[in-house]
Amino acid sequence: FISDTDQCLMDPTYRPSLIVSGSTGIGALPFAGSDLVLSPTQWSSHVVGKISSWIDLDSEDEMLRQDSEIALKQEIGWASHLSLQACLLPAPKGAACGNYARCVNQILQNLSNMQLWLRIPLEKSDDDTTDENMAGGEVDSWELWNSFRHLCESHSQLSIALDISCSLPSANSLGRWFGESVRAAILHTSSFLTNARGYPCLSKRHQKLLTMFFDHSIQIVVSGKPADNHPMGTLELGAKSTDNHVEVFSCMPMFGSSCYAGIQRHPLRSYLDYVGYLYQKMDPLPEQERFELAYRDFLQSPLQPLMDNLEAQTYETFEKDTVKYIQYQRAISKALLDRIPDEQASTVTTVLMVVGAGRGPLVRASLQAAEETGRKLRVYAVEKNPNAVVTLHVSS
Ligand SMILES: C[S@@+](CC[C@H](N)C(=O)[O-])C[C@H]1O[C@@H](n2cnc3c(N)ncnc32)[C@H](O)[C@@H]1O
Repeated sequence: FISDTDQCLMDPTYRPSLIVSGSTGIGALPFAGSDLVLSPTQWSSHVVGKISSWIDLDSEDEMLRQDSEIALKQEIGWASHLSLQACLLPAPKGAACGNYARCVNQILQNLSNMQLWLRIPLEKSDDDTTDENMAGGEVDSWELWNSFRHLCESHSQLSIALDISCSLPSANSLGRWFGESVRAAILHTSSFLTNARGYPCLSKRHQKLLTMFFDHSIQIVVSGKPADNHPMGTLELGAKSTDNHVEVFSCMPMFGSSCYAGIQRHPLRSYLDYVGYLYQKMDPLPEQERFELAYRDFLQSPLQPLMDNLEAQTYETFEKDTVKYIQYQRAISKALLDRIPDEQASTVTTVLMVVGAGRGPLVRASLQAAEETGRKLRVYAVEKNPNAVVTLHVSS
């Protein structure tokens, strides 16, 4: 999907301290839009809330600090009301981000399902001091994230939105991010080059980085002003921009012109087309990896096969681990050859018990080992799950 998120959750000029007491009434949020603009499903699946970038909870200005804390909580509250999947938090303004982290941690304690994506610049660029979304100063951005997340007790709902600019850090430094919970990569239009036909394209290193993001199911966001020399795009989109500054959230699997039937020409269309092209250019995942995708980086709760009767789906999942069964078959073959010399192959029968046979893959592997080694084998399958025994009978 695609959506113009240039508009923050609230009016960017809003400051809590500027509201004259009694003029608006507590609870009526004059700075937010209406929750009726989209359906509840659209809010929860199509929109990521953008928290005001002026927020600075570690400012030396006490008024700004207080305003920031109030506004942050109000905006998160509004986003929760809309059941948004995630909110984009502005990057810490510098290495000293203790108060910001404290407040975010407090919010995380009472947050329902919403994720908080903290913006972190992938690399400090020369103009960071002028970019309100970037953390200035000579701070290593991974260290910045690391201290922030520790202050938030490594909360599982806090993750990262990486800001990508034209210069990229070393490969080692980039690699650190793939061990972190990066949910989005915000690609600035300034990081694009121009190809011979005048269209935006990316350097080889940026292309490789994007492929790695795709591989890790990281959403790509194109942000910034379109360069004057880049075409404005050819398709019509349902998005509008203010000040010619647009941010587009895109869900990569839906990249394709069919989902773009819309109203208005999108200024970042040619950038999105290029990102979509890189996505489509990727080699398709091998079948095994496709299956494993849902389990990637996901800590499984341990099975309890002693206590529970496992479901068919669970058996099917671990039966996909073909390597395990091949190794088992090889081991049984070697053991049979080791124990029974050729001259006793037709007279001696080996007894094998598979304790916890499940639906029978180890039984099958054992029988195949006996066949390939020409040894006689009697297999006893012991299984306590009556439902698995049904399949065990049918398949043996
Ligand atoms: C992790 S599964 C492995 C199944 C099979 N060996 C395989 O690799 O596909 C463990 C199996 O042990 C069975 N099991 C657990 N406790 C048992 C018990 N006390 N007696 C018999 N089977 C048991 C479970 O029902 C389950 O089917």
